[in-house]
Amino acid sequence: MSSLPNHTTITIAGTVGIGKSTLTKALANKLNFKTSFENVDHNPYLEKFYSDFERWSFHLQIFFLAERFKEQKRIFEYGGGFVQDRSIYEDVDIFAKMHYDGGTMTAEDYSTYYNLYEAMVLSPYFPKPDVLLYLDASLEDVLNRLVERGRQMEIETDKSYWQALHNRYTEWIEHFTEVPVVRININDYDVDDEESLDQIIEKIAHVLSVRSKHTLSSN
Ligand SMILES: Nc1ncnc2c1ncn2[C@@H]1O[C@H](COP(=O)(O)OP(=O)(O)O)[C@@H](O)[C@H]1O
Ligand SMILES: Nc1ncnc2c1ncn2[C@H]1C[C@H](O)[C@@H](COP(=O)(O)O)O1
Repeated sequence: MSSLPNHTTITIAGTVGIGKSTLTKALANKLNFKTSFENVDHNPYLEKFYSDFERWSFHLQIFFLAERFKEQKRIFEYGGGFVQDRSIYEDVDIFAKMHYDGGTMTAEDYSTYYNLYEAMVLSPYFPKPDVLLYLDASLEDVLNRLVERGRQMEIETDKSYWQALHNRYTEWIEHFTEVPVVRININDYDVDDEESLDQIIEKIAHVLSVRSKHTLSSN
């Protein structure tokens, strides 16, 4: 049975519908860690956003940023021991940037949003996660899961949006260096299988041990 230091914070990254929440629950349960989820059901902007990106993208990004900040503060106050469903890096580097580049967020709104994000990450409440667990999948697998989950607003969104998001994720993870990364394909694990979860935890433990050796040798 694998384990990790009990103050470890794991953030799970990956495109919409890929399986972050499901794996967050399973890993936290296995490790006896706390969970940090996105607030989807009580998000006042999400449905409006999907029906009019231009009108609501700024509001939605600010909402997610505020939620993320509250969760970061909670993780900070507990001192770790968390599995987090989605990283703040994805909001900023992928979603907000995609809407800005695509013209559904104005340059002024993007700049205001980005300044706020920078001010937040400078605060002491923003310890970096120890590891980012990145979920890989083909677009087809992701679309199947979106349909299976059944959120109408997502199902009714044009496939080109999910394709663009998938492309951005694929590009982003190749250059992401903020925190150590473990990459797994969604076809290579089973959340209901203890051994499979153990293998993921072992990969995380390995990355953490490499990082701590590196930190020791550079001190
Ligand atoms: N390992 C898995 N195997 C099969 N189906 C899964 C798995 N993980 C998630 N799913 C299904 O895929 C859909 C999206 O999963 P979810 O965890 O909500 O994704 P995300 O949080 O990344 O948006 C849900 O219907 C969920 O039941
Ligand atoms: N930062 C974001 N911008 C736009 N949309 C976002 C952002 N973060 C999450 N979302 C959307 C995508 C999904 O419809 C829901 C929940 O995300 P999920 O990947 O299913 O956990 O919110």
